[in-house]
Amino acid sequence: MKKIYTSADQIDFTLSDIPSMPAPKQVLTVKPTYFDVEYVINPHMKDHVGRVDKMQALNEWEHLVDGYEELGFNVHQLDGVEGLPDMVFCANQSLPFIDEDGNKKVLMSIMHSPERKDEVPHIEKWYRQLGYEVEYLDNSQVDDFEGMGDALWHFKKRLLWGGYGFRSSLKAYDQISEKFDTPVVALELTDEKFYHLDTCMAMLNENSVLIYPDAFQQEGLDMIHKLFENVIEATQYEAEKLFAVNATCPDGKNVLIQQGCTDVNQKLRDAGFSVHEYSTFEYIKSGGSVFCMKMLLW
Ligand SMILES: NC(=O)NCCC[C@H](N)C(=O)O
Repeated sequence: MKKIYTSADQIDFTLSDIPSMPAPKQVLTVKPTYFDVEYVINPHMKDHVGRVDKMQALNEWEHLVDGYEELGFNVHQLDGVEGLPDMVFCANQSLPFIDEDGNKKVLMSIMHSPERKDEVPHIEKWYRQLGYEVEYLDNSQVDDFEGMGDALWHFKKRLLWGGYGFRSSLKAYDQISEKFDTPVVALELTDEKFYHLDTCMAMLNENSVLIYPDAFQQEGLDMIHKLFENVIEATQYEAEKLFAVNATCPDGKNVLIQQGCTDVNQKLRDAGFSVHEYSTFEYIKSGGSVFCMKMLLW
């Protein structure tokens, strides 16, 4: 089956029609040894070149790793690579998947920026060691696709939400839908400060999502409201300055989020979630926070 949805009137299913998928139990992280802001490929990096406090970055990363371990996840810590300062954002180089027979697969990204392309083979090598079946996009058809920066699995469902416009092309989702036999709800991103879907949409549980609404077209918002009962919205300040929406809820209950998102955190607590705050200020200088500093896998 191949099906890409781009407007709410095309949606011909409900969530109960979509087969379930197990929740991931493992987390991949990349040590920030070589993390820095060395170039500008998103608006957040401007003014921060050479301004990362390395010691603080390491502390922040270690606390976040502890957080996943405390929640019972098995955390893998891959070494960073010199000259690849953004490799620490390991949500971006791949999109992992588990099929209905339990086979683990991964689709490798085609990074949009030349500065990040060399990260992909290092991550691919690690997946091969773990026994994942590795797949690729046809690069004669697709220019870019940045993995789980833009492609988010619906919580425990074989349904993919695919952002496009800045780092990934809409065309990528044709191939992904076919390869993983899964429908894709495609969302066009409209604001370069929210250049990845994971900066403006966070899956919380099957019926709940956190978004920054101004980063989407109306068609996208309509699809989000059609498929989620509970849509929590972040304010511009918390979404843009604190990366509130680059949060993660790996088990449908506990939300790991940047420190100080007062408004979003209250809304999350009111909706029954447990909130765990982490400082990721050094990573925000590069345009990333909690969600993109890890990859969840099976
Ligand atoms: N939002 C994400 O998924 N990743 C953050 C990537 C930051 C990096 N400096 C980049 O612009 O690609």
